[in-house]
Amino acid sequence: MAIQKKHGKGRLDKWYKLAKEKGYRARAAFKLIQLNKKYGFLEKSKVVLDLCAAPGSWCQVCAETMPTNSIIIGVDLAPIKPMPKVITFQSDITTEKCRATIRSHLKTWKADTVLHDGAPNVGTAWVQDSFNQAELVLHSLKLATEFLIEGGTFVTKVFRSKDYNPLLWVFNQLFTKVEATKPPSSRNVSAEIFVVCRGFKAPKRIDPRLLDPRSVFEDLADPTPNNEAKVYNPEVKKRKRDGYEEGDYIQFKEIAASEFIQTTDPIAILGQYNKMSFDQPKNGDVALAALDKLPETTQEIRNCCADLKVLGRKEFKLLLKWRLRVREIFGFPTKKIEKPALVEEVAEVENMDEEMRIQEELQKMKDKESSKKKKERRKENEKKQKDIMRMQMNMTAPMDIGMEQDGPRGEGAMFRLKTIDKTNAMRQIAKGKMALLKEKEAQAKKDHDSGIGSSGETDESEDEEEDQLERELDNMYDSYRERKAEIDAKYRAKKARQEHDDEWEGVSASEHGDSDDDDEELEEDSSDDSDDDDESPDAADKPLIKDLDGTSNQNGLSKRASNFFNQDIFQGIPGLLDVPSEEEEEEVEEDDEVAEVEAVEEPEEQEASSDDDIPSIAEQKRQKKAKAASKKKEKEKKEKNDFEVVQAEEEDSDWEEKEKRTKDSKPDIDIITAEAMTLAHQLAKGEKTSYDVVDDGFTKHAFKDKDGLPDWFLDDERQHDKPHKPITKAAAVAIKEKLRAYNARPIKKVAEARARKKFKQAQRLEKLKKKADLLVGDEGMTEKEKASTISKLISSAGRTKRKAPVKVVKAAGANRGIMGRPRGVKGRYKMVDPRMKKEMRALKRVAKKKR
Ligand SMILES: C[S@@+](CC[C@H](N)C(=O)[O-])C[C@H]1O[C@@H](n2cnc3c(N)ncnc32)[C@H](O)[C@@H]1O
Repeated sequence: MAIQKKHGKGRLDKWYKLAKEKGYRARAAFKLIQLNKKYGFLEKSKVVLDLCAAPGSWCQVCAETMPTNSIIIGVDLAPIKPMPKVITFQSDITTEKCRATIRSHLKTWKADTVLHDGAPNVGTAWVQDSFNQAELVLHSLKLATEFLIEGGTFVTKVFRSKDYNPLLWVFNQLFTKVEATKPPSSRNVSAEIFVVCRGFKAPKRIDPRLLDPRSVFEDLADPTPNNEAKVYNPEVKKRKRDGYEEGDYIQFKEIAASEFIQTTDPIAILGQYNKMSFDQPKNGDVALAALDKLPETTQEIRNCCADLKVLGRKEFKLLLKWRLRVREIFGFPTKKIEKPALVEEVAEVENMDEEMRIQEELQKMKDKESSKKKKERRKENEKKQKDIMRMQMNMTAPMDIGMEQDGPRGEGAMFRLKTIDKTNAMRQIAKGKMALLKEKEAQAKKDHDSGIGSSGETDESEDEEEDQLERELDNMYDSYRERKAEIDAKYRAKKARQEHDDEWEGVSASEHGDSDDDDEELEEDSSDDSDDDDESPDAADKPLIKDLDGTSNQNGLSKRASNFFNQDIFQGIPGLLDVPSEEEEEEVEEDDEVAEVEAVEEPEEQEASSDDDIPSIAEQKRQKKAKAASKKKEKEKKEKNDFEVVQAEEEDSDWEEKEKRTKDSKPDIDIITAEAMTLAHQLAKGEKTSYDVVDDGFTKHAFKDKDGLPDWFLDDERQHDKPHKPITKAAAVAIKEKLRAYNARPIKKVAEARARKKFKQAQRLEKLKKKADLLVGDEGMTEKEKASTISKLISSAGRTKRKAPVKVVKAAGANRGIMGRPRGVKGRYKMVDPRMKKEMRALKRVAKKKR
């Protein structure tokens, strides 16, 4: 083994520099760091015993890595400079004194980990050194067995020599897991290797022979040198960790080439020797001389024989062939060399450098990947949040959110309806939204028919995903509205107004959908319509997406158009929705008059019909005819009996009752908007007629189809897509004046208080009057007395009653800390304490200063 110079350049490697940089006392620190990185024993340890600790770099690592308030004890032959959090002392670990000192420091504690990095001064006599080292290891193990806790860890440095295997055997007897490893910071040229023994068995009795160097190192037979490995696989260079083999202390060995020819074990010679010589010995060797002269002994053979240690497999083969030929020439018996099975006894210690490097690289790649994913996720979340914010600020429509990416629509999305639908649970889940979904389906159909979005994506899964997305958006919008309503009173008021306004807007399809009853009915309807479903193979899979109102595509008209023409105003106009038969036409003509009456009731009727099972057009017509007939009868009755007319009016004008009316029973209309005021002015001045007003009503806004549109969209439309009505300056001024007058009015509470006051005054006056009347009637009093008594009564009535003063009660003594009324105190009272007094004074001071 090459002897290394203590301060050779090789020693000042990167670990040395790194140790200097990091302030470790020795580069050995990194060995422990790397061992701990692999096995992680320090983090779990509360007590560590560091045997052979000088100069103390392992102790430094322990102090850094172990939990705070851990106990670290370092011992060495050499003095260790004191360091924080570490107990150090100087002692020989092989002595009883050292054992006792450790005991005195540990008291009753047990060590979780025992470290041993001891090494006697290596270099002079390797065999002796290695033996001492092995012995030192055994001594450290002895201490470990005494101080280690059950399940504890023992880490020791071992030199690979013939004592290595016996040591491993001993470790295996005492620990459940024994692993040998060479950390990257340990030099390759060094024969040191670290054995990490985990899971101390803590046997009650340990056979003393197990820790006795003599019996441990003598028990096992020496292994025979593996020459085959050296010859047949010379390229795999064995690291010089074994040191010298037993009895093999000479570094350079030479043998006569003739010996190689004669020997029965040529492999041993090739493996053990450095050179095969052709030099004649002093007393001469005939065989060698003959061999030297043989033509087979070529220059190449001679070169190979000159240095066996540098030969490769090819050269060894050449030498062996040469030997066989020479043996034939010399007449030695030849037998083919049986190539022994290559038993690689070299048992190279796994190259931890490489392994660690690969692991580190893998870890780096993993870290990189996960941080990249995290970044992406964060970005995605930020974007979503931004989108929602933008939506809340009305900067974007919710449909834009998440549309650019797979998101909830993608494969494996969390709430995919596809999987739910397989279990037929979708029907139940969507129960509440059935009507809405059906409307959506109808809308989709309509869109498809009219060519909108005719990309052919009517795929079932697409629909489900879209439904899901819409539901999510609806939910988001609902929660946004709730939140806004919570914090914004104005918004609440606006919403309430809107709802109130909506009541007068007539009936919209979405309103029907809101009623639970409707949903249920619609569901029943869906089952009725199952005939249609059966026709399409996919129908069973689409129980949610069905048009049940039956209004789409009637007579080739779009749903919106058919809705429009379904209004009563168009009833009786032949050829509009369907071509009625002649009989029907006649009936319609007959009913023309009745239709006028019907028109008044339009909203109610429409609502009623929508609430029902949504009959077909023909059915609607039948119903209408029946109603018309009954109306006709009613009309006839009315003509006969005036009393019944009143009754009918009452029934019909249920909603009108709510409307305020003036004394002369004209509607009391309160104009509160500038638009309405403008219109009123125009009507009053004759600039506009009622026909113009009706005509103006027919705009794109009048017949907006709100079917199946989400709330957020309708809200947005309401806000931004409303008709702009003209306002005149005069109307604006009038409204302003009106508002000013409103604002000038006292608020309700004040008005009520004033009224109460007035009422009380009136009561008092009444009382006074009565008393005065009595006095006037009293004959026993003179006029003067009467006058003075009445004037006294008047003045006392004008005086307000003085309230009883508030009694101040000090919260001290018996009153300290009491809750409620203190004992013996009647009437109004106020509890005070010294702190209150101080605070009052302080407040007064502050107020005074401010002045
Ligand atoms: C490689 S150094 C230890 C380095 C130490 N682990 C560190 O991190 O600084 C080996 C130490 O073993 C110590 N040593 C050798 N034989 C010893 C013994 N019988 N008792 C105590 N220490 C011993 C030597 O004094 C030497 O300081």
